[in-house]
Amino acid sequence: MDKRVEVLNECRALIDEVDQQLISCLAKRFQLSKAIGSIKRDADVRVHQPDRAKQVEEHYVNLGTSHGIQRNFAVDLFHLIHEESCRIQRVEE
Ligand SMILES: C=C(O[C@@H]1C=C(C(=O)O)C=C[C@H]1O)C(=O)O
Repeated sequence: MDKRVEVLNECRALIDEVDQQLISCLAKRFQLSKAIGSIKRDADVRVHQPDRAKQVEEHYVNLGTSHGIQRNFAVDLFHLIHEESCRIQRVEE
């Protein structure tokens, strides 16, 4: 096999592994959102906490830029995750 094709396939296998880790980390984060949602429901606290959300967004930006990830991407990623985190917190069981 062409060496480049071999390397391409190795890189793809590594991407598949990293994606598996990403999804597993996201699932863990959403489990925590669920737990927080139930605490907030009991304590009658609002799901969306703008100050905390801003703080976490900044954390994403700082972590992202320290790893060479664009600020806009880090912000968009956090917004997507935050939206799902809030949706999960609103689901009653
Ligand atoms: C998880 C929380 O609820 C919301 C979701 C957040 C998040 O997913 O990072 C942060 C702040 C809140 O808007 C929280 O209050 O900590």
